[in-house]
Amino acid sequence: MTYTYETDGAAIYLQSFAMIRAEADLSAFDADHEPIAVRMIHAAGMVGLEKFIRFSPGFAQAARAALEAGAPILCDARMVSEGVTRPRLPADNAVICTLQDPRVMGMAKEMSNTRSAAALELWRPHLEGAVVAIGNAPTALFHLLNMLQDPACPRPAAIIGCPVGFVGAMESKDALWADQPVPCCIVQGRLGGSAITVAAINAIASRKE
Ligand SMILES: C/C1=C2N=C(/C=C3N=C(/C(C)=C4\N[C@@](C)([C@@H]5N=C1[C@](C)(CCC(=O)O)[C@H]5CC(=O)O)[C@@](C)(CC(=O)O)[C@@H]4CCC(=O)O)[C@@](C)(CC(=O)O)[C@@H]\3CCC(=O)O)C(C)(C)[C@@H]/2CCC(=O)O
Repeated sequence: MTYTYETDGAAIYLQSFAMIRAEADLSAFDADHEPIAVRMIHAAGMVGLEKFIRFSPGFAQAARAALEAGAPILCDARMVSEGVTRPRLPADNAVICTLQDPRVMGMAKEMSNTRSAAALELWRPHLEGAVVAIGNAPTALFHLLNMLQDPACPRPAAIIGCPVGFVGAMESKDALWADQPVPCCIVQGRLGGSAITVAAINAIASRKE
């Protein structure tokens, strides 16, 4: 038996987004944030995720304006940086993940922290006005919040803080939501992850779907 299935990529996306809009309760989101939430739900394959998605006021505008101005996207994991669809980016933006830099292992030992957190020290020259995308490592988000407590630390334009998991994920996102050092987006609780995070970036880069 030969299986018959949808083979048109664009049609698959359109059908998925229509199903999400029919099934999810998107009433909490304004016109700027609704397409971002839709794409995050799409990446998770989970209607219901919308209950946990939070955008601070002006998040989408701040992130989009930064990308249009040529800001880099700083990612905690390669799973995030590799997922960014380059042709969508409005200014051929740099996508940076410092996790594999050869200096990071030694820095992590010196800092007694994870490689994910240590790698953020290498973001400093790129951080001013950047769009931050943290989708994996709670320690990276906690370290960023600690860095931003120093008024001399350069400030990103927007933060997507959606690390996933059981140890520190919920707490790091609660801390970001409480601090709101810049406009931000979180998925409350244990849910999150690289795919959801990069979906948010791709939605911001695409504007409307
Ligand atoms: C504790 C860690 C967690 N990782 C999770 C989930 C996933 N991680 C994957 C992969 C391939 C990677 N995770 C690392 C970032 C690695 N993960 C950690 C750390 C030990 C600590 C981070 C933290 O707690 O904040 C971290 C290593 C470090 O020293 O920082 C990774 C670098 C490990 C490695 O391969 O060396 C690597 C990232 C590679 C990259 O993309 O650049 C998974 C695919 C799991 C797997 O391989 O089985 C998965 C992906 C989830 C996602 O959507 O991103 C958790 C659950 C987030 C967990 C932290 C919280 C917890 O409760 O344990």
